[in-house]
Amino acid sequence: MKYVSTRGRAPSLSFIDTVLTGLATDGGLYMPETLPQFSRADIAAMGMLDYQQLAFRIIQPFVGEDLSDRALREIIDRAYRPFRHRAVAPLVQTDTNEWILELFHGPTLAFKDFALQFLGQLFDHLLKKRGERVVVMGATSGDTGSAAIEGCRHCENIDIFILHPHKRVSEVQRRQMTTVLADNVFNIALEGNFDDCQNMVKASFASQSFLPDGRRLVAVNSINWARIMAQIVYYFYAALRLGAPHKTVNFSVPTGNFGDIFAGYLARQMGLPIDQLVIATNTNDILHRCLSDNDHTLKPLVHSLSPSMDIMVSSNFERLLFDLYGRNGAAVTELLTDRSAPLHLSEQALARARQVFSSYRVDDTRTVAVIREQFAASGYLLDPHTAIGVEAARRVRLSAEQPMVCLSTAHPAKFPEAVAQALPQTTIPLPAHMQDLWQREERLEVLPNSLSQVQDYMAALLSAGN
Ligand SMILES: Cc1ncc(COP(=O)(O)O)c(C=O)c1O
Ligand SMILES: N[C@@H](CCOP(=O)(O)O)C(=O)O
Repeated sequence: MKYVSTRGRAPSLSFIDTVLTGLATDGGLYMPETLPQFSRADIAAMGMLDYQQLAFRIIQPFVGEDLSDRALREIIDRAYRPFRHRAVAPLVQTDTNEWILELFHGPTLAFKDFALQFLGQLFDHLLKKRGERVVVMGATSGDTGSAAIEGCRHCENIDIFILHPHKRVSEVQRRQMTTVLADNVFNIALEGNFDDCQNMVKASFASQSFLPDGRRLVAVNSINWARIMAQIVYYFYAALRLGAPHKTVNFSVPTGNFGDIFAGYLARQMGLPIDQLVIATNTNDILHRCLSDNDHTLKPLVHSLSPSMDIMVSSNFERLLFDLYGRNGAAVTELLTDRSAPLHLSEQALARARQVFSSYRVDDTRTVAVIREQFAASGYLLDPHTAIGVEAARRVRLSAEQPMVCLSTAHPAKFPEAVAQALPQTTIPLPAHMQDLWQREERLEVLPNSLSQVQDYMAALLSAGN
């Protein structure tokens, strides 16, 4: 399998080189040259597989000859072993034909574990084999950071730097990252917002001369193709349990960087019967505005009760554009490089997107109300991001007969502030392995929103460690 850049001007790469490269040299994101296709019969035959077996079945065609089957199976088994639920991604029914897909049973309590525990194992395998030591640099609005740190902290061949927006992640999220005191883990609290962190990471990938000799950057954000690939699996897993391929299943996805819902889009392109994908946004609603009004105006980021989705520039939207514009890298480049006016989709591209996607925006007041209402109705406690997905699904679903699966992207214990506003009497205990989170020592560096200062800080630490 070869991978090509969404901007069309970078060399195509193998799976392994794609995973270890991050951004393409032309600034684009890597996509598989072709997508594996699964027929109805293929999908029906997946019905009896457990999560790990299914992951192997979906991921293997993307990897091709680059890894032996045995190595891939071991990576998958190690990645999902720490999950606290036997089903890995259990489904819970909340109403007639409405389901919650719980994606928070991994070690750091968010859906990011699905791809990042896998990626950590994959990096470990590849880097040991190559004898190479790399620098992982990532941006987080709260969840990618802890999942990436958890996935990479035991890798001898990795130093990991995670940038989070200072004072804009929940305290639980921050402590999950900053209390990991391993020598190869570095947390930077940037005096900016998530978009600033993400821009800094992308700029650093584009020009890596600040790194000591012989070192290069590797990505843990969803610009890394392997992140998207690993997330395709749970769409198949949920749909199979609800009757696919004989039934069509729809999904509602709390959305920020557009990686998670894009994985659902690819599952559909690969043959999974999905009619509707709901883009659920918080007040930072650029994706909702884009789909409903072709309005892609960048507005100032608002700090919300669903902080992980406080994102204005969604990385993976570029991967969708690539597909909507017939995989034409030149067209994507033209769309994204003329910054004199906001992005404007052609009528044809917009119509294609609307065949699959619906969207809805949910503000903080309504998020709190949904958490309260759902708890009163069923005793089920939603995290604020999931509440946005549930509300959006109820507002825009097109079919009451087809199952609607709302992706539960995080455990409510990560966001006690939002839960307290909805249910002041309810305390949510942290899982056993995090019981002492509030007592653990923290280590982080607060840095100004300056690319050169962040890069100098990283270079100094890396040189000192060499
Ligand atoms: C809890 C949670 N929900 C939803 C999202 C949005 O996912 P994506 O960025 O893949 O759209 C994120 C962050 O990415 C998140 O951490
Ligand atoms: N919500 C994310 C933001 C980063 O997105 P990614 O999927 O590109 O890593 C987070 O929690 O950090």
